[in-house]
Amino acid sequence: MGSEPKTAIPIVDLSPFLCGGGGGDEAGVKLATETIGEACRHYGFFWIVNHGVPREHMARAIELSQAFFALPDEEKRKVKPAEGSKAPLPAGYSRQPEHSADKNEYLMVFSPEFGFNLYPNEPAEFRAILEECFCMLSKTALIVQDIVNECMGLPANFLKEYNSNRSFDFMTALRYFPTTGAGDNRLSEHQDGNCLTFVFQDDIGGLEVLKDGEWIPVDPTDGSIIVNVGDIFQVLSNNKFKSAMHRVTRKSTHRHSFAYFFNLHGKKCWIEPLPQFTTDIGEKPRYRKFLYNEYIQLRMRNKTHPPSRPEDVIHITHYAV
Ligand SMILES: O=C(O)CCC(=O)C(=O)O
Ligand SMILES: [Fe+2]
Repeated sequence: MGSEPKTAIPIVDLSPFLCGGGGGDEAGVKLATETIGEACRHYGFFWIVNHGVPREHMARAIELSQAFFALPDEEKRKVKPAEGSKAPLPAGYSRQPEHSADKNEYLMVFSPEFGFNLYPNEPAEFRAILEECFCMLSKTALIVQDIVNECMGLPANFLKEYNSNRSFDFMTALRYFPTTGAGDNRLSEHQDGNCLTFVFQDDIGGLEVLKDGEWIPVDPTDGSIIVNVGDIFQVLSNNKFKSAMHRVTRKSTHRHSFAYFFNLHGKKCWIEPLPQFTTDIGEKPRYRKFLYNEYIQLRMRNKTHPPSRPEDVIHITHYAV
């Protein structure tokens, strides 16, 4: 499906892992696994094609997101996160605070099964497409996690069992505001605090990844999804796998994207480098053990109360030893 992206970033064909898509294709499995392993060890970014989310779904999701964000502010604010919600993070419509370096607004949804979500009434089809995209991306994420498990050389199903609760996974429909001139043309570079992120976008462009000290544009492509590794896999692998550094450059027009964050269960999970990457090979852990929920809350505070000094923003280095 989809034309292959023209890019310096590796492309992985997931068809050998999908039901009915080339079962028994051992060469395809080997190639995908090697490519993902290589990408994760160097900078943590790769494209996936034939990933199970139809191109038409992604295109429709972008169109409906454009229609939602084009509504007047008072309409969007009707989807404001509810006080006292049990959602791990504020489900619903939010906008970055005025003084934040990041200039965007977003609608955050969790898996429909947990009942955390608030949906706009308009456009009418938006809810259905959000739920469908969420469920499809969830399946794709489990496939990619299994491949990462193999690339890390962990026992079969280790990550699946370690990360078996899906209630902290979320997806954001994002709209970035156009640049207004000098000095504001960049959204801050960052690493994601989760396991894996899956992004699809409109045709405006602006996402960039740091590779060998150079910012590489992640150009929009029809039907492909960009995947980046987050901090959790970097910590578990004791820095062998890289949490990708990326940013979004603002353009002269609004940009829309969807980011699906495949996470850990924040309330229960403790994180520390795995023995396979430390004691088993005689290497010192590069992070102390921490509760994932604490990290999520600190990162959320970065967003809701952006520190004025960049050095006060909490990153995964907060737990480095
Ligand atoms: O909008 C994008 O392309 C990337 C979004 C992103 O990096 C994030 O939300 O963490
Ligand atoms: Fe990100």
